Amino acid sequence: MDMQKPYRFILSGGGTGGHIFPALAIADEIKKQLPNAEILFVGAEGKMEMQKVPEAGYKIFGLPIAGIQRSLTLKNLSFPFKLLNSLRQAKKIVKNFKPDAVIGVGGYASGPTLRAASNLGIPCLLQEQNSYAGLTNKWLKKKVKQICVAYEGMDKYFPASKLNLTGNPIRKNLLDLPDRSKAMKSFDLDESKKTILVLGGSLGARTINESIAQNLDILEKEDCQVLWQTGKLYHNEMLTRFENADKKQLKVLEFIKNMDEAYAAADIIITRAGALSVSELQVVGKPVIFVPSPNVAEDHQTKNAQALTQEDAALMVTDAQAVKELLPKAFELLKDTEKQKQLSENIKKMAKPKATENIVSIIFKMIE
Ligand SMILES: CC(=O)N[C@H]1[C@@H](OP(=O)(O)OP(=O)(O)OC[C@H]2O[C@@H](n3ccc(=O)[nH]c3=O)[C@H](O)[C@@H]2O)O[C@H](CO)[C@@H](O)[C@@H]1O
Repeated sequence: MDMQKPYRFILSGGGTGGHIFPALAIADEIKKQLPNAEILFVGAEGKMEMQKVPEAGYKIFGLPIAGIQRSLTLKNLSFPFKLLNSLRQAKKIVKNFKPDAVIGVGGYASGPTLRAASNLGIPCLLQEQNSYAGLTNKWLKKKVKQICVAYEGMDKYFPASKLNLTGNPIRKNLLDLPDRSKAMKSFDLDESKKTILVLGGSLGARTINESIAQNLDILEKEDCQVLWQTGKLYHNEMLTRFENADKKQLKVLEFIKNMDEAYAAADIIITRAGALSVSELQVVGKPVIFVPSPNVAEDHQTKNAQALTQEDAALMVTDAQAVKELLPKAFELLKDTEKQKQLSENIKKMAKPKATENIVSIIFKMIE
């Protein structure tokens, strides 16, 4: 490859952080290796990527696509029209931008974009984050040249000849965390206190929020502090419910932009088990308690979490038991440094820190 040539790439997909952040990690790595590359994102109007991608310094175009609901609902009636319209627009974007390759990271927008690109003969690659195949990626599997996955056994869903087991792309700054004291300062936390980081995935998690909100009395008895991401949907409600809580013990945020510092500040982490969170936590290597979301296709978060609990690399509390059991389990872990050490060592063994580089080298080989 001529490293000076201004190659052009489209990255497409989104809907949740679990699709957007891997795309950003891939884009950053392409730019690092090919500083002259031109990169365009294609997302879905009104979705999270329309905000997060420009914040990261990339251009994005929004298609008028919406998802098809897995259940039978009237909302699906408008789906064919939105899809046709999006396919038309995607074709125009691809023809104008003339990418050398197109990368799909799952989520609605990648469907029309990769469809249009592959019809025009442009090489396409899929990155599937989960241990099962998303609807859009299944729809695209015949059209693409390469598929990068993070779990074994994905030949159940995709042609084995196209599969590459690379792991999920992680943002670079998570590979080398800042020091604890700097992280503590940036969240205005007390360096002398044990810290629990509470995450609900990119959108926030009602059950995890309730597990704290309903147990403030037991939290107040513990000598620790909580850095807590509530999620956009629940933030205002949680703030009102915490009006009287100890503001020093609880740092309540809607969304954490500096995840590197959040991970660095944490002694233990409570989190949903979305695929990207899991991949990040393997690299971060801290003790984790998963509360998998029960509201996702094929219960895949439980499978994500079990892949770790089986290796004694994390603890798990089910969504149904979380309000009762989560905080007691967290305090037990916070006091058990031996268990923490064992979990940290085991989770680290599962990390795939080279995922992004490997994916980018597959993209480059594809266009050579
Ligand atoms: C409810 C739902 O549909 N969840 C899916 C979604 O999860 P979700 O979007 O929650 O994605 P993940 O858990 O995979 O990743 C969350 C990402 O958001 C980041 N983050 C999170 C909180 C925060 O305050 N700041 C921040 O930057 C994390 O560091 C991580 O990079 O996509 C995942 C990957 O396809 C799936 O496995 C999940 O099942």
